[in-house]
Amino acid sequence: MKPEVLLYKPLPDDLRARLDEHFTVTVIKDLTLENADRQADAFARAEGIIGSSSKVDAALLAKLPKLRAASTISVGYDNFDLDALNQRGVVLMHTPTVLTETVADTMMALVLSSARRVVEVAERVKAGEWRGSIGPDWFGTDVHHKKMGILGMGRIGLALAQRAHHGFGMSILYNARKHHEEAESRFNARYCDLDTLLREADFLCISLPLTEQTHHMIGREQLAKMKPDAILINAGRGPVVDEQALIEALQNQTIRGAGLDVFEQEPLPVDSPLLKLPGVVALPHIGSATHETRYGMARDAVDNLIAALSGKVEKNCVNPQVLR
Ligand SMILES: NC(=O)C1=CN([C@@H]2O[C@H](COP(=O)(O)OP(=O)(O)OC[C@H]3O[C@@H](n4cnc5c(N)ncnc54)[C@H](OP(=O)(O)O)[C@@H]3O)[C@@H](O)[C@H]2O)C=CC1
Ligand SMILES: O=CC(=O)O
Repeated sequence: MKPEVLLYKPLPDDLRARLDEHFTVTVIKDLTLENADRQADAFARAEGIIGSSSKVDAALLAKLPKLRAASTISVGYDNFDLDALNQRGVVLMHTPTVLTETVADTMMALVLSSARRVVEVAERVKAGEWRGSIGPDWFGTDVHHKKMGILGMGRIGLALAQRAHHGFGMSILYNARKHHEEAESRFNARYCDLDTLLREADFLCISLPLTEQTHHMIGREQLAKMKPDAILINAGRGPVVDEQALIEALQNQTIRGAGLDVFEQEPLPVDSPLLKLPGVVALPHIGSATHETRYGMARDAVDNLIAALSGKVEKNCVNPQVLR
């Protein structure tokens, strides 16, 4: 008999067919306690789950007594209670690498659009405001040859440094928990502590995961150390930045602007003060959202679940210790 799995995100037809070849699949809208009660039999029998974004905590795991593997269609896994998974011996699979270059493209797009005010001025053109030769009130600030400070020099940080250094002649500063030899040799990147990064960067680019340690890592005190002309880019997770403190820094013009793909609450509430600030470019968490990359992530997630439930995990495992 095929193992039973819960699918909580639509898949392209060919990937859905591949999943059906290996498993008996029940589709649910979201992994919630309400749906667990509504579809109790499917939850009780599920050995695997595959999807993205839903919160998977101890209470939800209690509804999944047979669960052996979770496969998230994302690289970030802050929505999973990892300790609870480990205690239960549930293997967690994710999709690093396949999305790295696309997310770095998105971050570079945020750097360029916020510095050159692309969204704002394009809207002004559409509103019929371009009536003569433009003046300084349409000008932006340069990107090329400026200093990029990367907070989180992992896969995405490295791919961003490649674009910024080799494409735009930018000098690279970075902070992470450890030194990254590859960044230093390929991009002449300089490791520094967080305070130095904040004080020196023209663009503070955040590609950190959300953890207990990174939650509100950038707050009022840190924002106050940034240059008045600096721009903050966040494509890691919203709660890495204290959003209220960021709003105040932007309103008080102690920093120039922000390019944001992630927010403390998503979708971003329509009444967020961020949406009223001209120096802000706000995107709807589209870091990896291209047809090619989202397909690749779904493909990897399906393969990851097949590998995990057949005991053949070779890569993409968050908690390999549970396999031993
Ligand atoms: N906006 C979007 O659509 C997307 C967002 N993301 C987000 O980007 C994150 C990063 O992805 P990826 O680059 O693949 O992950 P990696 O694990 O490769 O990189 C994470 C980096 O963060 C650093 N880091 C972690 N904790 C700390 C800390 N406490 N202090 C300083 N540095 C820290 C790590 O440091 P060290 O190297 O020293 O271990 C590492 O350099 C994801 O977790 C996800 O949240 C990812 C994809 C899409
Ligand atoms: O935010 C997206 C991810 O893959 O993580």
